[in-house]
Amino acid sequence: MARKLDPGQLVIASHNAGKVREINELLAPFGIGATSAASLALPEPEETADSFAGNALLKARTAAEASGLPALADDSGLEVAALADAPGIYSARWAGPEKDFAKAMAKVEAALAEIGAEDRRARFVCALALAWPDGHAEVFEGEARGSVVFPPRGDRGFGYDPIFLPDGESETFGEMDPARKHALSHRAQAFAKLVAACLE
Ligand SMILES: O=P(O)(O)OP(=O)(O)OP(=O)(O)OC[C@H]1O[C@@H](n2cnc3c(O)ncnc32)[C@H](O)[C@@H]1O
Ligand SMILES: [Mg+2]
Repeated sequence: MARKLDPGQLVIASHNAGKVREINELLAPFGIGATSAASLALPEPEETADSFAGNALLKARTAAEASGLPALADDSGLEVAALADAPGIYSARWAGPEKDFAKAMAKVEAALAEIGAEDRRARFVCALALAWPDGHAEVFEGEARGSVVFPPRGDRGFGYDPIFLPDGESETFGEMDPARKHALSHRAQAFAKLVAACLE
């Protein structure tokens, strides 16, 4: 049995504005007041785990300890099949300290060209970790399957959205309406599991 989350204060343990916006949109129907890690000036821990779930737990636990409030963290990334699932857990690091995603997307295209790969299959993965100040934690994972397309298309999302075309869709995550992304995304799939376990 998962622990239920009281609709009191929750910290969103992410320093990524695009993610914080999406998580707030997903939380909105549940009447949960969320504060961002940035606004509480919470530390940005080093992501030293070797899995999405491990890094999500690390971020959620750090924020719950520092704030004394339940904390929700998201660790996510893009896995490209022909690149042996890179950039994967290193998706943020591929964009460098300046967080240049145009560069990171060009790097994906160059890496595929270098090995002459025609296989464009890819998936986005998201692990959401909910941690309480007493150390209890729950983790939920979701994925969105699709392919990578070049050149990048659309400026509505964040990160790698402009090169990700979900299976069965004609628009990339960067082009589509945010509500459509929420119907399909790795983050929304993980969030649905969290809702079923901890909010309903
Ligand atoms: O760790 P926090 O502070 O949450 O922020 P971050 O940007 O470092 O986040 P991650 O460590 O989880 O790295 C995931 C990377 O994958 C990218 N990514 C994750 N979800 C995405 C999505 O829905 N659309 C586009 N890119 C995404 C995102 O831009 C990040 O750079
Ligand atoms: Mg990070």
